This record gives sequence, C-alpha cells and structure tokens, in this order.
Amino acid sequence: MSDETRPHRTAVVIPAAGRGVRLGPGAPKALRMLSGTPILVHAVRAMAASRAVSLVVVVAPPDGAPEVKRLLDEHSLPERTDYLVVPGGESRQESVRLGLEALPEGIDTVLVHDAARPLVPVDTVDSVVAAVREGAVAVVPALPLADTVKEVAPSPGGGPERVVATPERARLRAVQTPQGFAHATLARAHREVAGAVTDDAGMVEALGLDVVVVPGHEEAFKVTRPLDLVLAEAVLARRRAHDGF
Ligand SMILES: Nc1ccn([C@@H]2O[C@H](COP(=O)(O)OP(=O)(O)OP(=O)(O)O)[C@@H](O)[C@H]2O)c(=O)n1
Ligand SMILES: C[C@](O)(CO)[C@H](O)COP(=O)(O)O
Repeated sequence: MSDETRPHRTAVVIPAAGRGVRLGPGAPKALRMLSGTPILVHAVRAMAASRAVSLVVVVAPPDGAPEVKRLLDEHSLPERTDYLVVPGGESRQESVRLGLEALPEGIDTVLVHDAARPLVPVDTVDSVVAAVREGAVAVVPALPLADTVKEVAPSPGGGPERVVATPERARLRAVQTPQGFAHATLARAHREVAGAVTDDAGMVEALGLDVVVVPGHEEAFKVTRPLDLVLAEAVLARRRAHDGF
C-alpha cells in the first residue's frame, strides 16, 4: 500500500513491571485486584477501548510474563486488539524501552500508559491520539494542581528541609498517561537521551522538541499508595451505579 492509503497504526506500550513498593507488601502492583480484576487488566481494557489502538504491548514483571499472558488470555479484549507480553527492566524507563523494541514495523503512533492508571477514560486516550495525528510529536494529558508546590532543599546543618522557592502554581501541571508520540521520535529519544527521567515526554523535551498538552482527567490518577485503591474502588462503584449494573 502507498503511504496515503496505509491505515494509521497506533500501538500502546503498558509498563507494568513495577513492584508497587509504595502500595505496601503484596504481589506486583499491576497484578493486585481492583473489584476482583487485576489492575493491569483494567488498564489494558481502558486502552483497548479506544478504536485507534490496534496493538497492546504489556511489559510484565521480569519473571511474570507467563502469568500476565495467561491473565490476558483469560480476560476478553476487543477482537480488533492484538497483544504481546515482554519482560520488563529495573526502571520504568528501561521497561518502556523494552516495550518499544518489541513493536513490529509499520507503527506510526505510540502511546505509553502506566498499568498503574487503570481507570483512564477513553475520551482522554482519544484526545491524545488525535493530537499526535494532527502533527504533534509528543503529547501529555495534564491537570492543574490543587495544592501549592514548594521547592525544598536539605538544611545545611541537618534538621528539617527548608523552602527555597514557590513556583507560580498557575503555570504548573500534574502530568498523566497515556502520553502519545510519533513512533520515530520516541524511539530516537530512548536511543539518544541518557540519564533518568520520570516520564517519556521528558526524554522528548531533552531532545529539544515540543511537547503538546491536552486536558487530563481526574479518573486517570495513578494508583500509588493504599488510599488510591480506596478511591479506585469508589470510582468503579460510581461507574456501576451510573451504568445501572
Ligand atoms: N521497573 C519498572 C518500574 C515501574 N514500571 C511501571 O511504571 C508504572 C509507573 O510506575 P509506579 O507507579 O512508580 O510503579 P512502581 O514502580 O511499581 O511503584 P513503586 O515506586 O511504589 O514501587 C507502573 O505501571 C509500573 O508497573 C515498570 O514497568 N518497570
Ligand atoms: C509517567 C508518570 O505517571 C507521569 O506522571 C509518572 O512520572 C511516573 O512516576 P513514578 O514515580 O514512576 O510512578
């Protein structure tokens, strides 16, 4: 097929190889239950709900790939969605790189979505994809902050930290996932950018390229600490009440 007629192909890489230390002792976070279903399965379904997504690459805990594959085989996904499972690495950044390396030829747009954000609404996914398809090389969903943020530093003589600055809150955003990228740009960022970053868009920023912001969603929060599980259960209960089942 020529470039003009070839369908646009979008894949999502889902890093799910973290331990979930901040959630407390137990199974790796992505395999813990939310309303009787593993967090990872919620996240995969949330991404597969977008008609744009044709391939899901799940990056599993290093020795957990067979279990993740079994879980995905057991829980139904839309027929249009293929999936692959690959073992992850020591850091989120390494896990994403391993997921990118597993992508087949012909993928134009890549989304990277934390397994730990199981409840992202499909409209948020679609608006990230749309912004990439409109020409952005990198897109992040983001929300304004509710709290004032301080920059702090250790006290020279020990003791409590000291505030060194108060950034202007109106200019700050809390960034979520899925983050969306032109495939070639994200692959280049993962090849060329050295040093640890906490999100993929940060690597594209390090290349000096533009990152576009679209509205995030409060239900796309990251399950990080025990209270987040309580909130996630409440969101699911509210959805069930709204859908009438
Ligand atoms: N080596 C790692 C570390 C993290 N992740 C994934 O990156 C996402 C965001 O990371 P975070 O919420 O910090 O997860 P954990 O690293 O598991 O959390 P913690 O720091 O509490 O252990 C999660 O879906 C997590 O599974 C990953 O794939 N590989
Ligand atoms: C990618 C991310 O979810 C954007 O907010 C976040 O940076 C991941 O951070 P974590 O500490 O690895 O959870």
